Amino acid sequence: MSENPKEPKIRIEHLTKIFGSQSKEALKMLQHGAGKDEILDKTGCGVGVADASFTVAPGEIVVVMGLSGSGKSTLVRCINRLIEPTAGKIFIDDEDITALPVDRLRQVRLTKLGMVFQNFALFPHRTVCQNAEYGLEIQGLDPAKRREKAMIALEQVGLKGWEDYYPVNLSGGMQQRVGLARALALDPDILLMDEAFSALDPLIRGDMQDELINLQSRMHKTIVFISHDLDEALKLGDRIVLMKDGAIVQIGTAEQILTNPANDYVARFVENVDITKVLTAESVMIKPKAVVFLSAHGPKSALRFMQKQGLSQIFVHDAEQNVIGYVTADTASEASSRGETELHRIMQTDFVSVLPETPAAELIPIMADLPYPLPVVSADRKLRGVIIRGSLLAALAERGRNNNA
Ligand SMILES: Nc1ncnc2c1ncn2[C@@H]1O[C@H](COP(=O)(O)OP(=O)(O)OP(=O)(O)O)[C@@H](O)[C@H]1O
Repeated sequence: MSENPKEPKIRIEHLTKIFGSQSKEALKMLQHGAGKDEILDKTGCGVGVADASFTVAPGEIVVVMGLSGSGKSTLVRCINRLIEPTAGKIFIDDEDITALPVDRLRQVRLTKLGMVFQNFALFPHRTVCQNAEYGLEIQGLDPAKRREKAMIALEQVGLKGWEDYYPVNLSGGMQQRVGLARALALDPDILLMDEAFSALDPLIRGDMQDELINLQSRMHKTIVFISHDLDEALKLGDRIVLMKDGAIVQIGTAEQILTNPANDYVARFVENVDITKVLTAESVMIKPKAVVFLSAHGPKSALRFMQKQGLSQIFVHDAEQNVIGYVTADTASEASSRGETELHRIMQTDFVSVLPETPAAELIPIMADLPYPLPVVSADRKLRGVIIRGSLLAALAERGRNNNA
């Protein structure tokens, strides 16, 4: 079993699923470049997934996205072999799932894979807690232990106090939380979520997405999330796998897909996305080399540095590269003419900064009245870059143009 975080948690290699009795012939046709319609015409077989390959890293959320019939469900159901692949291999922790005997497959499903379905798939005659306990019961855990684990999972999804109600008493959003708790109670490494939020109305759906992001920041599960909704994919996915007619047309981060669509199909798919919600501070900042200055130097050399670089202010960092303030050329000039030698005595320590992952849309209002470039500072206080209004607008325009090309 691979626990190396660099090793993929899931590896899918040339996965193909063909539905129908003449699947061998259909597979050959597919391998020789025949299209879905031609294969259906000649063999009566439907191509579910065609030669799909990708990996999912531990702790990553990969959203498999595409229009109805593009093969998303088939692909994800091959991962736990609810659907048997026609060709190709699937590895989980380097174990070939496609070659597992039934008893080992059962064990892998129970211990490593949790599944959350669109229609919640709850048992109406069981209470919330009994629903959450279901997988643990199948595992053969004793009643006290499984109730304890189910209660922890219910608390994680915000359903503490609802354990003795029946699904019928719960709203759609709450029912889906039970579905999620049932999967989480088993503490699987991997969650497969099949349109898990699609049946919910938009506000509840947005809440559930936020909740999943929040849970994920604590749980670090490996998640394969199916969605036909681009906004959901952009919001949840560390990476997105975009499918069309059973084949993968592009794999990448939201930004990669939006700014560099692989073909016209992807470009059209993403053309109405607001790019500023996807680009981050990190992707539009400029590198900080020429705008930082070590606090150990005095105002005079700071002023010389600014004049040389053509800057009207610089950020000041300490010996550990932590950004601690900024100084304007005017302040440095005035301080050096009165003989001040300590930079830290004249610098402004009260300044606005943003984290690298801040969406670009939030930067524009922040920068509106800012008298200095907006510093991008990571959580450990290192200056990663600065954003200058002109370069931000140019970056957005440039990305927008590529996106609409
Ligand atoms: N059991 C089956 N028998 C025959 N064809 C099937 C079967 N299941 C799926 N297919 C076909 O495989 C293709 C992919 O279907 P799949 O359900 O995986 O797509 P999807 O992207 O998940 O669609 P949706 O969003 O509508 O669920 C479709 O053409 C579908 O008709």
